[in-house]
Amino acid sequence: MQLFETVREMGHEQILYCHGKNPDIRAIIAIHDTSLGPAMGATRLYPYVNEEAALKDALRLSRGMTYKAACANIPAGGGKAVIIANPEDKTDEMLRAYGRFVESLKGRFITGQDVNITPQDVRIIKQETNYVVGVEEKSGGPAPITALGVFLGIKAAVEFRWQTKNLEGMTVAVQGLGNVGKNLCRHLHEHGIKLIVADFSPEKTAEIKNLFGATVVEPDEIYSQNVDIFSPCAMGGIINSQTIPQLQAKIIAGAANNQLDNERLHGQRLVEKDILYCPDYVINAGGIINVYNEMIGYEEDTAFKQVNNIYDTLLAIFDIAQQQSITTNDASKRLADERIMKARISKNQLIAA
Ligand SMILES: NC(=O)C1=CN([C@@H]2O[C@H](COP(=O)(O)OP(=O)(O)OC[C@H]3O[C@@H](n4cnc5c(N)ncnc54)[C@H](O)[C@@H]3O)[C@@H](O)[C@H]2O)C=CC1
Ligand SMILES: O=C(O)C(=O)Cc1c[nH]c2ccccc12
Repeated sequence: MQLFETVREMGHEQILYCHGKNPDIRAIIAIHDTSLGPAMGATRLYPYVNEEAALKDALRLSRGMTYKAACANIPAGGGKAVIIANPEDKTDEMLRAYGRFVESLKGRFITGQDVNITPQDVRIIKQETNYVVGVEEKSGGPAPITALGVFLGIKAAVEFRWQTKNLEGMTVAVQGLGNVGKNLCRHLHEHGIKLIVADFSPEKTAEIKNLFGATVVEPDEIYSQNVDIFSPCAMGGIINSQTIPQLQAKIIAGAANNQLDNERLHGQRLVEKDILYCPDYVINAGGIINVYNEMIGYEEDTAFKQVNNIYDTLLAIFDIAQQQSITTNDASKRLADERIMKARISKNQLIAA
């Protein structure tokens, strides 16, 4: 087993394997980089097919958080935690045991609510540690602001691609109508955009159909729709060798984390197909912006200004990608790497690579 090979390649600082005997708990906390500040990233609970899949998710998501905070100009580093469990088997004892592991890191890692973790679960974790954010909901939770950021990202992409600020009459396919997808649909509808939507939940699709006149399609039909924009707001890995050939959209702009199954390969395929990709960790930064601002004392103006920056940051990234003939994903990584490097230099932490 080459334990350090992957982390060296991906640049992680620390991986914590949390194992509790009573209650039985398996969780992985991945700290990618703390150059800009404490590692921030929400905790996901998921019945991973195996431990390797869980580790892979934690490693990729935590690295994404580093880039996300850096591109959003938030003084935080990147981390993420995954608890390997079935949502039905979740217990308060398990969450509290997990909270004690978070506490053991003494603030190097700050976490909150992600997939299969509810605000109530976060309150249970908080019984054991103060290093959790997003529970007070002073701001109404991160999803609405994430949706706003995605909407602004769509505007930036449309402007870059078609030199227009007018979205009226365009069609967007939205995959996933959860907390983010639903709020995004509202923004799009209010701007005269036609919606084609999919979700596993018939209640959710019916609601969006009634509220915004959306056309509902089966989950596996969402990729091939004749639309201007595809907006993945469900899970990761959905831009892959099976789905890319189906895509008719000219822009991909959505909230899901880790959208590209293989960043290099599929990022390049999108360029070849002339599809403009909004890097996930740039366009979905609304969540981290929101929780960071809650942590330092929520001021609506500051939070909204930072979310509005997503628009300008994306335009800058599209320009860099075009000028340097690189993928938009690589362009955003360069921007993040520059900011991280600067922080390391100013902290005198630059070690020879
Ligand atoms: N909530 C937030 O502030 C942020 C969320 N994200 C990411 O955005 C995505 C959506 O987040 P939320 O809306 O909060 O999650 P959610 O759990 O509320 O909603 C996800 C929805 O997607 C649906 N879904 C799952 N697989 C699907 C598929 N294959 N086809 C169609 N629908 C499918 C589910 O039924 C559910 O309705 C997630 O990937 C999350 O990690 C990223 C940054 C911040
Ligand atoms: O953008 C992501 O993937 C996040 O994890 C953002 C986020 C939501 N709630 C949080 C609580 C603590 C740290 C980050 C987050």
